[in-house]
Amino acid sequence: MSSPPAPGRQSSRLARVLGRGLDTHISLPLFALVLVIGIWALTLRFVEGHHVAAGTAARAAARERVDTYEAQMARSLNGIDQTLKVLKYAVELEGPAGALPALRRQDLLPPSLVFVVAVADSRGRIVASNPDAAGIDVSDAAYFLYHRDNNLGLPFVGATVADAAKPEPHLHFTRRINDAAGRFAGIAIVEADPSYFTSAYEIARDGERGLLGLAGTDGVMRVMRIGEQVSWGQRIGLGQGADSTITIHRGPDGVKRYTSVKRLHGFPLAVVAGLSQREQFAPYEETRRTWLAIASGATALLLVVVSLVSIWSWQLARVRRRARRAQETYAAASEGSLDAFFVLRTVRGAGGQVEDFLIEATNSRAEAIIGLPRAEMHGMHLCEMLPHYRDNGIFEDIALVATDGQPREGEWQASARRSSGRWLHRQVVAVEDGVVAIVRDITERKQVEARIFHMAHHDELTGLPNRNLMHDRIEQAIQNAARQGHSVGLAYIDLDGFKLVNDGLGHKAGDDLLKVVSKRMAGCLRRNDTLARFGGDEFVILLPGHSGAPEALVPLLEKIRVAVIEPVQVAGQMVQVSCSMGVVMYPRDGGDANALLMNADAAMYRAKDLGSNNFQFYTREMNASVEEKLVLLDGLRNAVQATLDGVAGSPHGAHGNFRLLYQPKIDLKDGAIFGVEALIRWQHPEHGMVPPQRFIGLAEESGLIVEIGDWVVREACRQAQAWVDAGLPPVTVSVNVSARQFEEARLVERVARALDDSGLRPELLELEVTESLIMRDLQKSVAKMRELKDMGVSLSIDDFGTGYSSLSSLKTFPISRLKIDKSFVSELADNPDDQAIAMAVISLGHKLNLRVIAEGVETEQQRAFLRENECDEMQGYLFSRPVPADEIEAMFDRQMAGMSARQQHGGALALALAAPAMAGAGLPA
Ligand SMILES: Nc1nc2c(ncn2[C@@H]2O[C@@H]3COP(=O)(O)O[C@H]4[C@@H](O)[C@H](n5cnc6c(=O)[nH]c(N)nc65)O[C@@H]4COP(=O)(O)O[C@H]3[C@H]2O)c(=O)[nH]1
Repeated sequence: MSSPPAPGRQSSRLARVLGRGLDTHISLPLFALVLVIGIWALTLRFVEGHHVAAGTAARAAARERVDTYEAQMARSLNGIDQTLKVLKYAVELEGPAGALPALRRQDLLPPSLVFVVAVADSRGRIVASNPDAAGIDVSDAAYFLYHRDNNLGLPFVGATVADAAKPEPHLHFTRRINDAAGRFAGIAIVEADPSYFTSAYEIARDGERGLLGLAGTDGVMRVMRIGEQVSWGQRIGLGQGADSTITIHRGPDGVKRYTSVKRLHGFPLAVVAGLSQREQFAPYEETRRTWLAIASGATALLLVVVSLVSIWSWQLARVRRRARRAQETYAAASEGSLDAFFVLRTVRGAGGQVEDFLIEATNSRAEAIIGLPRAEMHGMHLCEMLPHYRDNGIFEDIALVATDGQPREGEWQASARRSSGRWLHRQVVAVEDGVVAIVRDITERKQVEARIFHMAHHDELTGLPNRNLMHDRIEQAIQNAARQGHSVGLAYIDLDGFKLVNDGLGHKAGDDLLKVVSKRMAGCLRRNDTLARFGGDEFVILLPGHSGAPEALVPLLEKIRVAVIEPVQVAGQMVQVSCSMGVVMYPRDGGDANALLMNADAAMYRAKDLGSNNFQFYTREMNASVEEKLVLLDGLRNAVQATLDGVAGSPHGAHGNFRLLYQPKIDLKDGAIFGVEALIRWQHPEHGMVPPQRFIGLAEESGLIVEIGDWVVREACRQAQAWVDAGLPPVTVSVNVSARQFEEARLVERVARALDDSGLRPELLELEVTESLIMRDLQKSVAKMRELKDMGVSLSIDDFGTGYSSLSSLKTFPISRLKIDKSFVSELADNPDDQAIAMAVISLGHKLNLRVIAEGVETEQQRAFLRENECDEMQGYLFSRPVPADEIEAMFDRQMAGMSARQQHGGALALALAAPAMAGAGLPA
């Protein structure tokens, strides 16, 4: 069931119907109809007026005509009656025969051409006549009988007749003649041509169809003329009284006339005058036609104009209706939109310039953004609602759209009303008489962008600017400095010892350390300075707006150095790092960010070279080391390629190549060689022998270490098997495995293949890994070590004591040997700390059933200390430097020879080995 429409809807429908009624295409035809009715009412009224006037005029003319005719007839009939009376008198005086001659003599006779004058005697015989017609008997004529029987003294008018005696129509006027005794004596006759009585007919006055006539009181026409036609004998009604009224009367010819009949005095006659109604109304008809034509023309013109205007208006209304419907649909759709809409009408000044905008329509989203109800906004001026738009360029921008019609868009941060602080996007398009602005709240997008921008330009861990942002800031600082003639200071900072903390205590500890240190460094800076983290433990400080003297930076750099070196507690331990800083000044040390950073990096390396925990200002010479690094990397790549291509055998390849030296490892108890450590050397074509410290780090950085390490393992296995094949006693060959090489997924597979290919027993291969390497990812490292161990390969921990591996974790390592780092061995004789560390490592190793080897043993004192403290093995220049493979064979030969001598002489092996140790000292290391 449909519910009755709501009152609001009803009234709006009524308003719409009324509004539609006001549409031109409806109101105009209605107005035109009223106008047409008016025109026709006036015209018909006017015509009717004319009609009445024409009738009145016709009546007047008819009356005037009958009056005139009556007067004429009265005169003519009086003349005839006068003749009758004279004739009667003459008869009475002269007798019937003498009367006419007497009158002729007296010239009292009327002209004989018009009138016949005659006298009849009492028996009805014509006794005298003029012209002569005597002897005719009229005794049976009506006029004779009338006079014989009546003696009233009145004239008699007979009927018009035409007979055999006289075929022309003629009319008799008669009077009675009495004798002296008063008896009937005869009659006096005047015979006339009836047409004589209508000779007064004038076409000009009576028209083509006018009527003049003479009727007897008996109602019979004596004569009647219509136009040129003369007739008689018709019967007409004469009405009552002397003066008959004007009547519209259809004549015998069927023509309607204004007819008037007037009785004549003294004669039994009446005059009849009639004017043709048609002829009388001819001018009126003309006028009527003219006015009707004018009215019809005006109506037609009006209809045409109104039709055209109505069609045009209807089409316009249809277009408007469609537009309004579209607008309503659009408005309805826009209600659900996330965008705010403002329909603005341009308000122009006298000169046509845009002065403001009138808000004509908005949607509910606009209410939310502006914070004003729609009803309040509508009709407001834009700059009245948001006055600051005149100052922030938005009004100008919108005005431009209204002026040139080009759409524009822009983003801005709102500063007024409800949306204050929010980011808005506007798109403004020109429409007729104004613009439409579509506004969207883009705050969230901006926030995401800002977050992305921040992430792209900041370091996640410390929140400091990253390399990208720093790069921009440096360029900006350079531009400002160039403008103002200032200098810019830039320091490249690398933490010393960070790697140990990170590798030893884990990433979390490393991260915590970085956060603390970065905060401390930031605390030393001014507001305009920038501290950025370039990744790992590298930081850069930008110090803009300096006087130019590098010394001015010294206090700040010193402050940073001191701040960094303060101990930090991470992962429950106190750790300490220092920093090495390389400092450059713009414009002295470089003209752009790249040059400055590169040179600062070089200066930082110099600071590292000089023992870390210091800062160095850049000098030109430092760059040499950077360039050298690049040249070295290039050479390294070529060397790896050459090695992989199989030219390794050639001692002097185009790019140089790698080879292995072997440093013997000695059992401290009996002084026997039980193994060797393989140490790589690179023979560079220009730089000669390059020590591993100079290129292993580079190989690590570039990833080349994986290929190089693989080659070392394979070469070491091959050599060890060669020694076995040569009949040497079993000798373990140790190979250094770097972090990246260890983490490489295929390490175990590669090692297995090297063993397979060489045929070496796995237990004759030992892999040396560092403590920090294992600690990078303890679980994975241990798993991989177990795989190797299961394969039969031995593992040892290199540089033990420099890291932070705990006793508990150490227990889980599947290792067989600990190596005391040479840094603890070098001052073993004098430094009680180093002695304590060495002793602790030896005891720890033994507790875990591991063998302990000391490296870098150069002196007898060191060896003595180690032996005293039950270190198991040693390696160092004291016995031998790293030597080529064939030297090792020689050593074994000597050792074999020494053993047989000892068997013979019981001498100490150590003494036997003293000589080769001295010989090895001269070899390249
Ligand atoms: N001052 C002094 N030094 C002594 C003494 N005895 C031995 N050395 C040196 O100490 C280093 C011992 O090797 P490392 O600690 O593993 O330290 C090695 C090792 O970490 C790395 N390295 C060498 N060869 C390889 C390799 O094939 N692969 C990997 N990953 N690293 C290697 O380069 C480092 C340096 O190697 P080298 O220059 O050969 O230096 C060798 C050796 O020549 C001594 O009595 N006094």
